[in-house]
Amino acid sequence: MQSGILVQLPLPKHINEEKVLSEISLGKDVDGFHPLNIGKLAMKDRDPLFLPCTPKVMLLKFSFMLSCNVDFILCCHTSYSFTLATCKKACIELLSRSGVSIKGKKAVVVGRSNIVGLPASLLLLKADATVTIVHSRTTQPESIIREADIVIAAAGQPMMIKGSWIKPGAAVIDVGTNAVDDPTKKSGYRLVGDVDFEEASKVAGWITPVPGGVGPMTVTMLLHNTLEGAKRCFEKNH
Ligand SMILES: NC(=O)C1=CN([C@@H]2O[C@H](COP(=O)(O)OP(=O)(O)OC[C@H]3O[C@@H](n4cnc5c(N)ncnc54)[C@H](OP(=O)(O)O)[C@@H]3O)[C@@H](O)[C@H]2O)C=CC1
Ligand SMILES: Nc1nc(=O)c2c([nH]1)NC[C@@H]1CN(c3ccc(C(=O)N[C@@H](CCC(=O)O)C(=O)O)cc3)C=[N+]21
Repeated sequence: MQSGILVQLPLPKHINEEKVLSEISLGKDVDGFHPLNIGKLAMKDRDPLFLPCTPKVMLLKFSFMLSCNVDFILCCHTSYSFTLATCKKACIELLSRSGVSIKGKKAVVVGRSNIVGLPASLLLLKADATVTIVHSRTTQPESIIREADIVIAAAGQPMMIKGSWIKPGAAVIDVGTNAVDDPTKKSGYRLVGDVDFEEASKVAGWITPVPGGVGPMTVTMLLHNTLEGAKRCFEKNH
């Protein structure tokens, strides 16, 4: 029996995303996208069955970053080629070092999508950060981002966030995964984040790279959620 179901988004335009997602049973919604899971994430004193994978990573990485120095995060380049086993270990490592409160921090989330920006904002709010959401209609995003102790970049805009937009010492989680043309690569492209890493890493206290940052951990969290779902199902049936 399957323990989790993920519908890879975006779906082609002729398929109704809402209809498809609402067909996934709550207990198998390993992406945490079901309206009931998102609703519970938004509500005080309620816990969703599954936390959405990418925001979950963000919270783990963030807690971890605040409790150690920047070197590990920069070293994450190597996690690009992590095997599953080492990814799991990295996850446990992140978890075991987490627990640092983000209470009272000013967080800015760039992006408000159902998949990353919105749940990331809700998760930070639950963790008692003061959250501002920047989107495509926000005027003067630089001045808002410059105030942030925590920046979550999930706009899908290659290297949009410049070093001068970052408050010195801020923690920056770059979720953006954008392919840009690069004729020097065999593939003809390379992946960059939403943050200009070269510039921002000189100003930020903590920063995650792309590739080798949030992405591989998202996959790990997905497996983690699947395992949790399987365990719950097993316990219910025995
Ligand atoms: N590593 C990982 O695990 C994952 C990475 N990603 C990556 O994260 C990025 C975002 O993904 P996703 O949320 O699905 O993307 P969407 O395109 O669904 O959403 C993008 C969001 O960013 C906002 N936005 C777009 N342009 C700007 C801008 N110039 N200034 C401010 N806000 C802007 C949009 O605003 P509005 O709402 O007004 O349109 C929207 O809310 C992508 O690069 C994607 O590849 C995504 C999922 C997982
Ligand atoms: N229902 C659903 N859930 C998702 O979680 C979901 C989705 N749909 N649609 C697409 C986005 C994107 N996403 C990524 C996951 C891992 C990497 C990742 O591992 N990236 C590697 C690079 C991988 C490469 O080189 O191609 C890295 O950043 O190091 C990237 C992006 C999950 N998403």
